[in-house]
Amino acid sequence: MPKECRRKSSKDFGISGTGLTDGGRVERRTAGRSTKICAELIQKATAPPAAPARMDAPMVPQVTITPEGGGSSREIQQEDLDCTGDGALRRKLSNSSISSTGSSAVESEDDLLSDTESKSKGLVTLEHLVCTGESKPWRRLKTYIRWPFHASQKKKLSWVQLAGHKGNFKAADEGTILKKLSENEMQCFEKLRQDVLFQFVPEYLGVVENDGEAFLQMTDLLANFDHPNVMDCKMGVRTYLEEELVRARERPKPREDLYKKMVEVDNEGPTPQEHFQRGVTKPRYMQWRESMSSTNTLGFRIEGIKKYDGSCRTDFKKTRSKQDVIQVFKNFVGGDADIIKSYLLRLKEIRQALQTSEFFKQHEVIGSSLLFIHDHTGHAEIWIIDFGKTTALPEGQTLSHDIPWQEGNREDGYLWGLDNLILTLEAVCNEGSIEETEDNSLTTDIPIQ
Ligand SMILES: O=P(O)(O)O[C@H]1[C@H](O)[C@@H](OP(=O)(O)O)[C@H](OP(=O)(O)O)[C@@H](OP(=O)(O)O)[C@H]1O
Ligand SMILES: Nc1ncnc2c1ncn2[C@@H]1O[C@H](COP(=O)(O)OP(=O)(O)O)[C@@H](O)[C@H]1O
Repeated sequence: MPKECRRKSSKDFGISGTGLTDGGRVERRTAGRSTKICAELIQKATAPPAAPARMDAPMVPQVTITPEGGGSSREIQQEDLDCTGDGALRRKLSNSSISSTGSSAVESEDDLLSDTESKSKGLVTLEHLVCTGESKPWRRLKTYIRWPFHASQKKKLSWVQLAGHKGNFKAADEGTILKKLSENEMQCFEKLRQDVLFQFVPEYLGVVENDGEAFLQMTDLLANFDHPNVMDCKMGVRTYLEEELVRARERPKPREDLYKKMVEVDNEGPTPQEHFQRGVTKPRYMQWRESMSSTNTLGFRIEGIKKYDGSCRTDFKKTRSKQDVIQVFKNFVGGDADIIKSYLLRLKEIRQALQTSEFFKQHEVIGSSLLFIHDHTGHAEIWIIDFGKTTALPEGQTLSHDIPWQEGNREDGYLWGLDNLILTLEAVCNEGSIEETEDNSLTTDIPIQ
């Protein structure tokens, strides 16, 4: 996701966690009212400079929420929403996690994230922002902003975050969560309201502000489950934007945090030069991740799994072969054929919707995941999440999503990956295996130094 801005501000958060989701039962709501926020307003909110960071987190970090002064949310005033002024909003939303381009490329290459930037992978406890008093929609320039949210020091939600960065999420009322705002993701959610994919994405409830930070409010997909099993599968053959590639070529900025993550998995990963400089560029790291995992060869990869018993794994960086992937799925469903059948049905429905979706046709979908969730009742769902790096194509241009990527064509291999995912689950169902082929990669290798 494009999360440089929000990640930098996310270091202000302390998230922590233990324990399982307690499965608060909240029905998925129907479409809410329009919550469009003008892009200009968002762009005015400037992210703060990067804070010093820490070493990469352990596999399942135990993090603890630090209450933010008992909640200092306040009503957004008319002047805050003045899209033609700049000072007030910049100040008031100065900590918001806003990216105007939807790309993490620019900042990630320009402003090195330090070692202390940590990922949140596993069980976390989310600080609960409680909507106090009446919800007051504030309308201006077709914009609704919902408020006020207060940080509650008492209410906390045990939750599961299998990917992304620590501190990106907070709990909110009525089975909803808050995700640090990126303008790009917000625009995607707005467009998805009118698209056939609407039924497969978390319901988007608008933008809320708390303590100067802006968040997207959406349904908590875990809320309707009892001790859920959760898996995050990142889709596509490519996990970085083409512009990140161009930028790294023009102005290579080796990052030590990525070098360390690479060495942790494979000391032979970096080239001699990269070892010498103790740094690798973002696209180089991302390409390496893709080639080590099943991203290049299958068009999807497993990011993390949390089981009903609270056990959690995010060490799938080298899970690459079809057989290994099948094995992980078998273990995830605990051999339950009905769960696999439900998942297969859902995947096929998603595939059908993608084929008719205008949104899908017109967007390069990078870094988006399918979130698999099931529990002991046999309830199983799959949702499309994470649109932080999903980017609109120029007017009139479309993608097929199932042809090989070559730099410039912006193909993402999403549909090809989905087909492989369906084949994988069918193989699990049949207790058999899908055939290994010599080279079925949909990507070309473009070495990045
Ligand atoms: O999974 P590991 O190996 O830790 O690598 C991460 C993931 O690819 C992140 O994507 P996601 O958040 O979708 O999991 C990505 O963030 P972006 O999505 O912003 O590209 C990180 O880039 P940096 O945040 O630049 O480090 C990158 O370091
Ligand atoms: N709406 C949601 N409901 C439940 N869990 C979610 C939801 N959105 C994200 N998650 C959890 O948070 C993790 C990270 O989400 P993602 O949107 O990919 O964040 P990021 O943009 O930081 O990468 C997912 O792997 C999943 O575990």
